[in-house]
Amino acid sequence: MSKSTPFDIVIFGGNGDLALRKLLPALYHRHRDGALSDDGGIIGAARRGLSREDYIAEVREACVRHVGIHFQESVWESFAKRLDYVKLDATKLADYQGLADRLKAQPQRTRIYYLSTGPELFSGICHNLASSGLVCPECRVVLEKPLGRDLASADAINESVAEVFAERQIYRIDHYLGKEAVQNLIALRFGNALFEPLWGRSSIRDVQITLAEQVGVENRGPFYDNTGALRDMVQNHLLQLLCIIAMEPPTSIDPDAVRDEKLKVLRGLRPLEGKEAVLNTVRGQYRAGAIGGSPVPGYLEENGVSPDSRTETFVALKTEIDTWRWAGVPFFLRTGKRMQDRVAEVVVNFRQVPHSIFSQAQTPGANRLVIELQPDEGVQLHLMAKAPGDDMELRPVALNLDFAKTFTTRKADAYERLLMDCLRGRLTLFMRRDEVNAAWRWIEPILDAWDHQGDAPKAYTAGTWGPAASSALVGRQGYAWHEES
Ligand SMILES: NC(=O)C1=CN([C@@H]2O[C@H](COP(=O)(O)OP(=O)(O)OC[C@H]3O[C@@H](n4cnc5c(N)ncnc54)[C@H](OP(=O)(O)O)[C@@H]3O)[C@@H](O)[C@H]2O)C=CC1
Ligand SMILES: O=C1O[C@H](COP(=O)(O)O)[C@@H](O)[C@H](O)[C@H]1O
Repeated sequence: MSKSTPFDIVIFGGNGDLALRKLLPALYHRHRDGALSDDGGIIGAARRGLSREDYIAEVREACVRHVGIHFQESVWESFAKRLDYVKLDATKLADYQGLADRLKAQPQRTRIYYLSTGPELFSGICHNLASSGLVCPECRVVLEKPLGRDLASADAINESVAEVFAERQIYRIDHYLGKEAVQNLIALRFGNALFEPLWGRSSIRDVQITLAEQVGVENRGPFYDNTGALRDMVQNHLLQLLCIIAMEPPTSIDPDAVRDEKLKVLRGLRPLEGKEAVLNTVRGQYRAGAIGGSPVPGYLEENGVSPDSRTETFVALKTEIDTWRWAGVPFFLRTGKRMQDRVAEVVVNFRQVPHSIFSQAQTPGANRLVIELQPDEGVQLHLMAKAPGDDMELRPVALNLDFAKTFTTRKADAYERLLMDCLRGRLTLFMRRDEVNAAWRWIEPILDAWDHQGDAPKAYTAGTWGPAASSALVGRQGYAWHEES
């Protein structure tokens, strides 16, 4: 692996949850792997008054906890030398002088501003950086999700950031795209000739994408209660996965070639408006239950959540993509907190044989491709085979690929990959402005329809697969969710 060029990474919100839990441990790992230039500094910036030593102590504690068995004292000591801290209120221009004093201006030195704060600060930070003379051609800015809460607010942020940074300098994160398993999905589709002839309406009956979590809102109650599952998971992660599954083969892996194809999928999504949105979506909210045998509180009892909240913690929906390839193929998407299992998977159900020559009727969904993204990574291809014996009795069998057994090297966390891509100037796994807009354009009518409908989300018990209406949504088409079939 080649080392990065010299760099400075400034993490706005450097003492926040994301920075301490994900970003700094990811940088530690890359330092340990030798991927970072020896001449590279990491500066945390936030309002809290911390000395450099205090900050290093906080980052150390976070790395011990989140790096786990890969934490080594000798590696930490050299990593800590990269760290610095600036007390800065991002809304106050005068505070940027402290940052300017710490940054080295050198040609060819990459500078990354990672905005790990609420999106309401993004515009101000970019403009204050510009006014302080801190924006250079080698500068890149990373924008965390959620980028706004609707099309207008997302576009206002994008517009304001674009006044300071060119599109090639803007890295909009969707950390799902950094997951090895998600990139494997791209490899599976476009690195094998096998699937392409089958990949469309002639062979595929339906596609199901599930992102189920066992965790609740953890310490992010106020954020989540103001956001909900549709904005938190569907607008970004689920739609990005859908794009990878449904897009046409790009001409290359170049950023714009891939992003152009994803954009076409988003534009081809059939709008869910008014009654269509109500009919084809299910909102849920968890109630007290048990996860893995331990009792957990209901959503309304969580810290920072309004006791009469109508925020959804579960969404299931059916959509279609109006293109020649996908006409008539339902795509079922589902995500939820406090679900029975932690599962991220894509299930592609193939059509039945057109005419069975066997006396036994074919099992529905007999041919199925299951792509497991989380917690285990694997691909299973379900087929029918003859059971041993004198009779022609068919049984379902699975060809099973377990990535952990096939590739034994340490699997990098999504943020490791994305931070390195940003250092190396690779935009393929980041979202372009028009993609984000197209996603919001499709999501907004669903939010409007829900507001108009005025119903509360349907209750579901923590530790289940969501409200019964979710099974009914798929059942209406004559199908069933993967775990029910
Ligand atoms: N946590 C997660 O798992 C994920 C988070 N995200 C996104 O990442 C961003 C950060 O989230 P998270 O770390 O959870 O949030 P936190 O609330 O934990 O952290 C926010 C950070 O911003 C700093 N901050 C707030 N206001 C200012 C200001 N005016 N000037 C300078 N610094 C400020 C805070 O420090 P201080 O108060 O000292 O100023 C703190 O370091 C959000 O946009 C979130 O949606 C996205 C995906 C996952
Ligand atoms: O972006 C988010 O993702 C996490 C789930 O990510 P994962 O990598 O653990 O699958 C989710 O918990 C969080 O609510 C959301 O903001």
